[in-house]
Amino acid sequence: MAEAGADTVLEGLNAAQREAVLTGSSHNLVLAGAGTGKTTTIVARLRHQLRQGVSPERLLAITFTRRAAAEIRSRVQAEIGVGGAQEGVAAMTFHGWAMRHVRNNPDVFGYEGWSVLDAEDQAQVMRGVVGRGKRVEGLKADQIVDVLSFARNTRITLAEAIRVKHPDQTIDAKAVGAIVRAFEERKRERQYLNYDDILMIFAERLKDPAVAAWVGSHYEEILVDEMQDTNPLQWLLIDPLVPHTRFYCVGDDAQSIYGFRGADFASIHSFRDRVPGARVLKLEDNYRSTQEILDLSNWLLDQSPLGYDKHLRAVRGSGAKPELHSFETPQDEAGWIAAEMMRARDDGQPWATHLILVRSNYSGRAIEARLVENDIPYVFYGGVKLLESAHVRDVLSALRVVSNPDDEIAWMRLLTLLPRVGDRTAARVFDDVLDARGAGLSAREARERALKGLPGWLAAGLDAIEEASARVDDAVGRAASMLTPVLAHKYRNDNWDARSRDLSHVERLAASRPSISAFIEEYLLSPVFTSELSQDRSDGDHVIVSTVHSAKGLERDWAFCAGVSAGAYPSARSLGDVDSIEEERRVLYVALTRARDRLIVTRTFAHTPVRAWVSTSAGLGFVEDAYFLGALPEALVREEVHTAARLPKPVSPPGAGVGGPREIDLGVDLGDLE
Ligand SMILES: Nc1ncnc2c1ncn2[C@@H]1O[C@H](COP(=O)(O)OP(=O)(O)OP(=O)(O)O)[C@@H](O)[C@H]1O
Repeated sequence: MAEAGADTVLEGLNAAQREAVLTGSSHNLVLAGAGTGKTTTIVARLRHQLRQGVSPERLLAITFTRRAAAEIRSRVQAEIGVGGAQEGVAAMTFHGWAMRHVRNNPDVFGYEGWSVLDAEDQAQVMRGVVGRGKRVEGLKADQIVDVLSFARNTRITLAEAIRVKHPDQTIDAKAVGAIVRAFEERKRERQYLNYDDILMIFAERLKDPAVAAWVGSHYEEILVDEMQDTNPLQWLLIDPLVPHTRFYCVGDDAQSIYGFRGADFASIHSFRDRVPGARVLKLEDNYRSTQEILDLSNWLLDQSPLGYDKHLRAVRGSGAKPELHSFETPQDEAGWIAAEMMRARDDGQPWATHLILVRSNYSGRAIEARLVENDIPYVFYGGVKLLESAHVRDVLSALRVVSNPDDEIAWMRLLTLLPRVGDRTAARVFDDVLDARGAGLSAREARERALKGLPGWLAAGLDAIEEASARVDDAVGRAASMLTPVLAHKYRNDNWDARSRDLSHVERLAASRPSISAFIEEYLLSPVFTSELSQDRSDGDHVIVSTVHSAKGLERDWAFCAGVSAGAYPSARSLGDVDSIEEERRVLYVALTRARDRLIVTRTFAHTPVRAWVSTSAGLGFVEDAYFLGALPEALVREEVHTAARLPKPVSPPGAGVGGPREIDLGVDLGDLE
């Protein structure tokens, strides 16, 4: 039965999508292949709920990235005309959601004034515990942080996590455990939280049925996008809320690419066991790509021993065959991609036609270089996160010491920006701050005392930031101007102009944020990339370069999947472990399914052939050719090999005797004067 207004909500949807939008079950799992309309369906479901009279603040969409959250919010708001951020539907990441509750309810959760650490800060705290440049059982500080996070997200012991992450090493887990305990203690002393702590705090408190009932009572329905990438720790947030609200989860097991961070796509397979009475709905018609693109994608999955049982059908029908271009070097490959886009541009195609998918930031460099060289506007998804870039961290350190005076890492960073202040002086000043605080002085008095021997502008600047802290953009502006002279010097040979523009972006982003810590947390937990902020330069018409891991939800008419070479897909690092190899297959699958009309796979020959011993539950198996495209049927692609026409090599100099060296008359011709 169509309710009032349902026609516009359901307009254009196919029968399966309508069914998924209108489902009356309390809990639902929409299992959908790439391009079958997951995002479309989530947006329609939200609109449907609003039409049913559910008020926006009683709906929550949990997404994987800030970009996805913004997309959902804007599509829901644009279509139903809900105005203003305050009134809109909440869409955020798991971390953002957990932090909002923890931050807004200190009496329930008990954490007030704690600072959130990003990956680099955590590694620094760990380095402080391990000792600079030292290792524990062969593991470096950042590796220990990584193993610890994996253990917590997958809910396994530290010893198991060490075995999974470092299968080839013999590691005494006890020694690592002692370091981890010291690390946790140091965090507690300094009032630091890391990303996992935030989820843990929320999960722990949700074990109390009264807290679960209270949190659940906020929402009529919680929608979870990219369900295949949730991990066991995130499940601990969903599970206790099941009796108190409705869940509407959407995912695709073939697009699970975050296993290395603990995601467990089996959670989709066991959804009905975990959420009794849940209904599972399927979407199978792909609206994005032509059948030839899907044939290649389907073939890739068919090669997997995991048996995905997924065959995407193209509603759009037939189109051009995917192309496979091979080059001698990554430079040739990048040059060709740039040239191909410029050729299309000459034919009137906008830059925004193109998406270039790369494996990692590093592998995107050759392509970025060509884009810069040819003045092609682009945005890099997956590049440097704004709040993690060095200059922004510098400015934030001033804000952080104001918001948490015990923040040792921020103090060290801030103090060592000053001329002639090294680690030792900085550590002494920080100790003075702590002593003064211990003696009962206020943060401001402690600063005044501890910063005495340093340039006066620092204490004055920090006071000014504190005075402005109710207006966070103003506080950011004051921190930036206080530090501009030292930063302009520090980065004098390193792109200072662009960096200083970033600082203005940070100031703008901070507007109307409730507090310094809320602002920092928001952008740490749901990051933006520096290059996303410079989009204005191209009026929105730009190429997107994206790591595959940041490409969720993206689509473009043309997609270049670069570097699909042997040794890269699967990457040599994954060999020996069937789960990792299969995750790599899914990474390639996500990449291939981004193209609407033209899929261009490129690769280089500069590789070492990869053969691998793979451990399976049935024992060890020898994989002849681990390269995913090794056995690619010719009929699926149009192949082209580009051996660059090279200039002939310089010939050797003529030998002696063939007009060899002789004395040359250097005199001037005196003509008539002779
Ligand atoms: N019923 C429909 N009619 C026409 N186009 C549709 C329909 N459903 C989805 N689409 C279009 O198909 C494309 C893919 O949809 P969407 O992005 O929602 O898929 P998705 O399942 O979220 O994709 P992925 O998981 O691969 O990122 C979009 O361009 C969308 O507008």
